[in-house]
Amino acid sequence: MKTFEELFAELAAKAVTRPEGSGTVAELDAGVHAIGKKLVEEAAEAWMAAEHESRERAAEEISQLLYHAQVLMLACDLDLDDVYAHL
Ligand SMILES: N=c1c2ncn([C@@H]3O[C@H](COP(=O)(O)OP(=O)(O)OP(=O)(O)O)[C@@H](O)[C@H]3O)c2ncn1[C@@H]1O[C@H](COP(=O)(O)O)[C@@H](O)[C@H]1O
Repeated sequence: MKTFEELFAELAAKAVTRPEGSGTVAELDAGVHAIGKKLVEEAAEAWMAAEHESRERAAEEISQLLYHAQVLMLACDLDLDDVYAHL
């Protein structure tokens, strides 16, 4: 288990070190348009899980939504404070 902040630190490091086999690096290379499509897809899956499936499935899909939101932040050169400033 990891926190939102710990995941972001991990992804930010991977964006720099670019380890082989990283899905994050592959997504970043695919670009903002592809990441945005994935984010919307995960949002829809989170909605469907919340409305039609279990709490556990909703939690799983929401975790994937948060992951893709973080990848989009990295693709836009945003860090957590840039986002937290609007909360
Ligand atoms: N938390 C996540 C995470 N959540 C979701 N995903 C990816 O998002 C996609 C969501 O799965 P779906 O079942 O919705 O999608 P799918 O259609 O089956 O998958 P695709 O065919 O689209 O890839 C999968 O491709 C996952 O790899 C994640 N990929 C990575 N992480 C974490 O990010 C960190 C870095 O990962 P790597 O960059 O891959 O090393 C690690 O700690 C991982 O646990």
